[in-house]
Amino acid sequence: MLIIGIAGGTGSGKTTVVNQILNQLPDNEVGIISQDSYYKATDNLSYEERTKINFDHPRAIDFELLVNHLMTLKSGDYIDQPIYSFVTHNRSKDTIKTHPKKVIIVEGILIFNNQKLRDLCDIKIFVHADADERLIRRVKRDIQERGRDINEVLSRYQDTLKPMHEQFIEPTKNFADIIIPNDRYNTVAIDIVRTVINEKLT
Ligand SMILES: Nc1ncnc2c1ncn2[C@@H]1O[C@H](COP(=O)(O)OP(=O)(O)O)[C@@H](O)[C@H]1O
Ligand SMILES: Nc1ccn([C@@H]2O[C@H](COP(=O)(O)O)[C@@H](O)[C@H]2O)c(=O)n1
Repeated sequence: MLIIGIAGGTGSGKTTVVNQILNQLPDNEVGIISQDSYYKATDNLSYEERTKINFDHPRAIDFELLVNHLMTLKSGDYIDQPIYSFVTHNRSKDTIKTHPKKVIIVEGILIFNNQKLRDLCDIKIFVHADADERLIRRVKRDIQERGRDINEVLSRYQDTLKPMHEQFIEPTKNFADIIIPNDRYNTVAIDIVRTVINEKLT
């Protein structure tokens, strides 16, 4: 099994890049694991308390489970992948049965921050977009798709997102094998990554 890690700041375009890579690849041979699914369960907290969690700090992620799940898939077994809700800020009770594939893409802001996870990745890709571009995309996406208002997005950006990005995410660019500049749609970079994957699949 080939494991491809795709990291980058929020709004850099990781999900978009993953979808572009998937396009034209046989879907029964490629699976996706999102770091977002592995936010720690916080059933012990009230909704109000959960809104105050720093979601951009590595301690918010259950890396142990994520690494275990990747190792399980690598060994040929299925996993019960958690499902996360950005509305309740918590894991749901349900899971998705996920089977091993020839290629697994794991994507998330902090995946290169964890050494075990880095070591599991055969190819490490970092998607870059400038901070102002990412903020604009984040504002639009969080209001349109994640039910947030402008004050929530901007205060989260100032209080946690920006400092955590500088401390824990941007430095992991140094671990990347490939950096995709994504201030604009980058079809050349996507074609290169797709070619690499296709070579591994054949
Ligand atoms: N190259 C790009 N140019 C313009 N908008 C983009 C680009 N890449 C992504 N977007 C948009 O930015 C938003 C965030 O992208 P997304 O892929 O969800 O980022 P991430 O997964 O890194 O948070 C989405 O609305 C997406 O359509
Ligand atoms: N309940 C939550 C959990 C996470 N976030 C934010 O999501 C961002 C990571 O997701 P991307 O798709 O943007 O990579 C991260 O920056 C968290 O702040 C949230 O808003 N609510």
